[in-house]
Amino acid sequence: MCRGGRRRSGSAGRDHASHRSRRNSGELDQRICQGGQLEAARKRARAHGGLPVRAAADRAHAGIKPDRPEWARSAAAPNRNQGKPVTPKTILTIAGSDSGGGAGIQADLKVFAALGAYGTSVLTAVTAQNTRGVDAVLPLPPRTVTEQLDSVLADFTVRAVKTGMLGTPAVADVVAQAARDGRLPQLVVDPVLVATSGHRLGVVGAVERLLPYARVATPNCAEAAAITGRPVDDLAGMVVAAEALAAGGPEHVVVTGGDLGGDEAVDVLHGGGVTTLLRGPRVDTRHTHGTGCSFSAAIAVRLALGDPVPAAVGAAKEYVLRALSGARSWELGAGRGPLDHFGWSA
Ligand SMILES: Nc1ncnc2c1ncn2[C@@H]1O[C@H](COP(=O)(O)OP(=O)(O)O)[C@@H](O)[C@H]1O
Ligand SMILES: Cc1ncc(COP(=O)(O)O)c(N)n1
Repeated sequence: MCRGGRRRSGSAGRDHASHRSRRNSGELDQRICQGGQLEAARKRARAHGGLPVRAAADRAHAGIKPDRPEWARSAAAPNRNQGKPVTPKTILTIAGSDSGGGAGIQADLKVFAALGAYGTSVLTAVTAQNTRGVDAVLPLPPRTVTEQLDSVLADFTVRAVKTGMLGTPAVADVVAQAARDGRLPQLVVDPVLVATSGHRLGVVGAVERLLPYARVATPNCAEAAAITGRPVDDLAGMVVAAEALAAGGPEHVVVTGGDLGGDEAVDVLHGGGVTTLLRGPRVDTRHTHGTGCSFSAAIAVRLALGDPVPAAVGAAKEYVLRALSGARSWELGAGRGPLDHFGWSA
């Protein structure tokens, strides 16, 4: 969710992530310079917070082979086969369906594809939903969830799993049992409770069943408050909540600050006894539907690729920043629109 705020230039993530982005921008400028496009490249990089952005036409003009931006390149690289059999990295999302395509399963699968991973899915619920809100929710029977899980896990080598909307405690029990049995590697738990439009999508009792098995949990401020039973409405509250939640089981907790106002979107990461603030510019946009889903999905991809948690979280924050920036001028639906997952407008 967004409450306005000026957009500032600069890249998201921890300091090391910022440095990496700037370095890549430099590399980009250098290469395009050979084709005489330096100023155009600089302009675009400035317009997108200093992140590397290139148009296909410029690449062709500069004689540069079609390429992916940095956030996608490292994910896609292992999939290039060079004549040998190849197994794309496979991720599983366990979440609800959003008929509007902006959040839930649909957002997750787009993120996986955008970052070069193969997506599989287990549906927990079907929602009738668009950019204006949620009109209806149909939770699926726990047995149907079990059957989907069994089918996917029997056939694919899943490298990481993310959960979103679980719907009912009974469905959460099925998923928690699978985690307890060691079937859900690199588990990222996004404890979805209430859609930003206000509709209830889950209950605390359900997400609590899963948190002890999470490698990373990604509550927003409202979710962190609901789970800890204490208000979380500023940075100090986010730090306290992240530490309290981590004490209850997850290896790492990121309390996301999309809901808080200000010029920056600040997240608090706690794990291994260390608390880190992740600062990034706040994009001034109303199109924030599915930010939390996209963030947790991107973390799962990066964990599957072998990133340590802090690097995975930094890369995911950078990805969401780009996706938010790209969709700022989109007109899709009358409410809170989706993100630019594939960088079409970046
Ligand atoms: N307007 C924004 N500008 C930049 N980053 C944002 C914005 N809104 C959310 N984010 C980032 O998106 C990620 C998901 O956060 P959040 O929106 O709090 O999740 P949720 O959708 O669960 O409420 C976090 O990294 C957060 O900082
Ligand atoms: C199926 C589903 N899962 C998750 C969300 C949360 O997304 P948001 O916070 O953007 O409403 C949603 N609205 N629908």
